[in-house]
Amino acid sequence: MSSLEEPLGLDKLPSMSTIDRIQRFSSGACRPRMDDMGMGSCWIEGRDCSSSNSCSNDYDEFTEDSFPWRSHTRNGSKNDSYTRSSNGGRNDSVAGSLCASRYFLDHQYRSKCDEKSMRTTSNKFLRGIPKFVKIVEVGPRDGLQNEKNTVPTAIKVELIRRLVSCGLPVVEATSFVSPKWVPQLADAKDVMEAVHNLEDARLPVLTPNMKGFQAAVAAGAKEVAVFASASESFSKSNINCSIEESLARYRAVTQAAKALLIPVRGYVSCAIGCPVEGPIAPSKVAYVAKELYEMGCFEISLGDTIGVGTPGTVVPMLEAVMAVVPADKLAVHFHDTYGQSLPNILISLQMGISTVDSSVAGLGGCPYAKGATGNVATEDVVYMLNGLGVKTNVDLAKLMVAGEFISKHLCRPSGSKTAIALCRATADASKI
Ligand SMILES: CC(C)(COP(=O)([O-])OP(=O)([O-])OC[C@H]1O[C@@H](n2cnc3c(N)ncnc32)[C@H](O)[C@@H]1OP(=O)([O-])[O-])[C@@H](O)C(=O)NCCC(=O)NCCSC(=O)C[C@@](C)(O)CC(=O)[O-]
Repeated sequence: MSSLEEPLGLDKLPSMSTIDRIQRFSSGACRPRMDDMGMGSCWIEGRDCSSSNSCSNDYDEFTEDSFPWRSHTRNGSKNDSYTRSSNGGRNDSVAGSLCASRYFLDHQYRSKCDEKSMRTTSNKFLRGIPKFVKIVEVGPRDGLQNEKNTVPTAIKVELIRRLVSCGLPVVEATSFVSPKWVPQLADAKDVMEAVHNLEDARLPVLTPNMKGFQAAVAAGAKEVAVFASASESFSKSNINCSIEESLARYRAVTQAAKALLIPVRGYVSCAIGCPVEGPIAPSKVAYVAKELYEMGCFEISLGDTIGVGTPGTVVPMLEAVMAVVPADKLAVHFHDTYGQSLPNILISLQMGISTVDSSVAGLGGCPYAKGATGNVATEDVVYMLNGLGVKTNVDLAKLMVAGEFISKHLCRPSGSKTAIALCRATADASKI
């Protein structure tokens, strides 16, 4: 089975051309035209829409039909019902125009399982998974902050524009931190001034103190994020103060933000492990998360900063935090150092989390967490969510072009397995 087919996890697919596969598995019937993207890439053309989110019909169809394990009653012919049940509501490509295409109807799955047992299995494993996941793209900030060579401001701005045009609802743009500590983001003011009027996405920025908050607001930021740690040692190395001192600073920031009606997101880093202290107790994570939530952060992102977590450690951490902060106010933020991000995200979704941080092309790493690699790649997250039939509104083809844009600039291959596999597949197809 090829990697393109894996997310289905159901039955063998009928043979199909690579392009058919990408049309079926990539996000959105609304696909950018090759020439619109100016990248000369091998993207397939799909239905032409002005934006990735503009196909409201797709969404309607998706929410009604794509979660057969949630349906109580079914209309339509048995055959139709079976097809939809078997495809697991993969994505809006399938649920949208392709669903009605001759190709799709000609190739219904011939599973040995009957519909009832299929639905029972889906119920067992996919029950808790939300219908919609909000992806918070952190590539321009978390992704770039660790880059040694200065990325020109114009490239950062173009990356943000491209990410917004993919349909991502939140793109973390930069950090208003000390340029002595994070030289790569010394141009935060210029970046923010260039993008603050972009519509269609929220563009939060990191602010470690009042100085950063004031500079962010002056540059046009409409949303900010504060970042505390569950590890005392990491707090000292990252922001040069204790956990309690950082919380005191953030109380000042959240109060000032409240007065200006600016939403504040809170991060808890080292939510699983710390590069100095090793494993971090879930109770410590819960304590910091609760403090941030109670001071007014609208959402708390739980960061596995060094990527050591597995579902075995993520579950107790989430259980502890969910006892003090509602699940719908939580996000997960996984670095992929040990290749555990996707299983960790899946288990988080099953526990009711519906906001996931990720970074295009898997860029990233914290300058104060040596050895930690990038965040989970946004392309890989979108691909998995498409496979689960979870809506994101993100156009995977456009996202891959944005990933290619920044990877080319950094002179390195994308850190996204999905991007590499789909690109190889389209290249192979073009030779046929
Ligand atoms: C917090 C500080 C500023 C304390 O830094 P400090 O040196 O203790 O602060 P200070 O108050 O003594 O000031 C020192 C100098 O920095 C200036 N300064 C002070 N504040 C600012 C500011 N906001 N913007 C610009 N300049 C600032 C200040 O004006 C002064 O300048 P000088 O007089 O020497 O010329 C510093 O430690 C810092 O900037 N740290 C940020 C480190 C960072 O960005 N790390 C990466 C974040 S990633 C992360 O935390 C994890 C996360 C969120 O991604 C989640 C996950 O992955 O798990």
